[in-house]
Amino acid sequence: MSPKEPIDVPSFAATQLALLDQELQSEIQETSSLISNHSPTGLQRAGLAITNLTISSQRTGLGGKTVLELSPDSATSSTGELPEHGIRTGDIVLVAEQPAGSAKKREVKELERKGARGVVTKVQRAAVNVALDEGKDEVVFAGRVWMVKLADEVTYRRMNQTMEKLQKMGEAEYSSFIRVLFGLSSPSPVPQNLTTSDEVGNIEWIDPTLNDSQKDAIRFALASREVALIHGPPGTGKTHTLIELILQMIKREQRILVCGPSNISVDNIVERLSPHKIPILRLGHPARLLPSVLNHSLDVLTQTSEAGAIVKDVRAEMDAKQASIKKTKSGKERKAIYTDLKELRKEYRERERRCVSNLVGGSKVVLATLHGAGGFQLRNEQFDVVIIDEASQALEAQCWVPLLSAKKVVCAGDHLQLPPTIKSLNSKVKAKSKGGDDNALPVIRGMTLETTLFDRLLALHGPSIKRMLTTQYRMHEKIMRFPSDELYDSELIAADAVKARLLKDLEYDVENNEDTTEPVIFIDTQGGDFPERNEDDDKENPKKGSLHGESKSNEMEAALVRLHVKQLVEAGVRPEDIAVVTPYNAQLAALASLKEKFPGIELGSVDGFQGREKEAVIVSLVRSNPDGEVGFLGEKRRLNVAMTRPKRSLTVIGDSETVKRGSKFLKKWMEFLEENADLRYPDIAEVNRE
Ligand SMILES: Nc1ncnc2c1ncn2[C@@H]1O[C@H](COP(=O)(O)OP(=O)(O)OP(=O)(O)O)[C@@H](O)[C@H]1O
Repeated sequence: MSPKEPIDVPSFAATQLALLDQELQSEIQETSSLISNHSPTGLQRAGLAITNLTISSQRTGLGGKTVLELSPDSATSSTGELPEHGIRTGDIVLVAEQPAGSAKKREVKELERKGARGVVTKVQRAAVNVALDEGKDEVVFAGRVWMVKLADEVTYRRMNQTMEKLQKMGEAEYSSFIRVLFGLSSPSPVPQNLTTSDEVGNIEWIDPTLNDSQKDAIRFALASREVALIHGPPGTGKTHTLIELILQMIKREQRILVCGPSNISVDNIVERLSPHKIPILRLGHPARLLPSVLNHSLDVLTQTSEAGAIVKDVRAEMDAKQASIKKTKSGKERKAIYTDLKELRKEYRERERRCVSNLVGGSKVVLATLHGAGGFQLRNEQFDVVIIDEASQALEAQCWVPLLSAKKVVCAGDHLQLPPTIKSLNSKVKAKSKGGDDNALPVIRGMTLETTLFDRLLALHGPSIKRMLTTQYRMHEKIMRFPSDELYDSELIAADAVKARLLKDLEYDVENNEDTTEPVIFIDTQGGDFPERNEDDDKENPKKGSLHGESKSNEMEAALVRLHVKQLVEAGVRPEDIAVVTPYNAQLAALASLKEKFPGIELGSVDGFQGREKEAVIVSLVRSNPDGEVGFLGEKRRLNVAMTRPKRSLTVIGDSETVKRGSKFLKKWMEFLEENADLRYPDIAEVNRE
């Protein structure tokens, strides 16, 4: 099917459901194979678990859920602090008794039976809080426990519900908004000359420093009836533009729901809206919000408002009951307490709901993650516009959570940077045939989860529904050149304030030398002396599920990275202003010693560094083999992210001979670097000494 053709909505939803199911299965499979094949300690090392914990307290948290506080067991921790781990707020985890002799491996099913699932609500140096799933408050743990990260099925449940709703809708129920989003109608035309059009009027800008492309995008978004895309290449002030757009919409008395795929993307907007003193409401669990955003959080507001006080009383009663369980000896008494708790929990939710609906109903701007917009708080709420930031990093099904009842959407993003990570990419959509259903809807062939709403709308309606921001405020002109020419039709302009900034001009003392006066350096390792290494942990048993995936590393290249970092630091550049990014996790592991030497430095995967920036960025390409295999590097959106993170200095380290053979884009990039960068060839003897 051509991307320009109208889409059959039920088939679209059916395809999404099938794809989402595959994705969830991949995620579950991956987690179970990791858990059953690695010891708790091994999983902890890989950032997926925390071992040797004890339950330090138990109380009632939001929504009446039981919250466990887990701290390091004093028998194993002398500092009282948790070991290094990768568990984050919002992760779905399983808490279970730790098997004696921690090397023993467990099946996930068995763990689930004995343990309790929950959501991490707080991560501190000395404790982690987990809100247990309902019905799990009766689990009693004896002795030492551990927690391990699981696949996030909750997120899928919400997307599935949304897609099922869309699937069941009759055509007569489609709003003109839905019709446009599936190409059943064209978007209402937007006047050609927006500066003078009545529709948008003469705008009084709140921020007078907006550049022309930003102003144009705002006018366009205000004038569009159903859909507007704001394309923001790296550093072009996408969020800056959205803030003005929101303020202008408020002036026009519109009610707005602002969403993003992650909590951080939403908080970023709340923080920037805050100084404008407009009433805003942030939905989401307080433990997952930035402290600076808490004042606008629904949960904090429910507690500080009058109605909130009544809710609090019930909570106190529940806590007291919860605490009394410990003292009871007989099972009968305990059972009675659990029955009371159940009742109280119901009442608590009821009161909470009333209090919440008053607060939400009175708010002009509500902010939530896409997933969070599906909560009970927004049921039956109407908004004039839904704004989605970082829309090119969200799954389309996720976007539909707030969109199902919307009238208009403004999506901001950059489809030329990385889309959301998909685990089941290579599996084809199988016609949905659960239970041998002959009436299963036809799936749309060729559709993948990687196609975001942003991509799809652009392909469906063409560039007329989009405006691009063109002035970038991050990179030196020379760093910007290649991505601008190859990906953004040469339209990017470096703002005056940044276009000639070098490391030597940093506000602190930096030496003036060849490393600090060159915005783009290319250290070419061609010649075969810097071979890559395959990091497939366990070749004998590939099914086992490696903790690093099928990753690659390049030890010699890592040595070159270390040398370059050393030189920069010796020239006076602060480690905090330097980042090393690479597409391969195994290469990150090979570079780990840098962090010990220079604690301030940041090491990150390219994918994890999207949205970030640093004064100096070193990109380690890793791939070097006689076959010209480039794997991950073949994705130009990944390279775009890698090369657009630095402000003043980009150093690329890689084997031009191998990389050139990967794709047309890579060939052009290597040629660009050969011609325009400060080209260097490494001194093998020096690298060997490193
Ligand atoms: N019109 C402007 N004049 C001066 N500086 C601006 C302007 N617009 C944006 N900036 C600056 O550019 C930087 C990037 O802006 P912002 O954080 O809004 O970008 P973003 O688009 O959200 O980020 P990214 O481009 O990385 O996605 C910020 O430092 C911001 O202050």
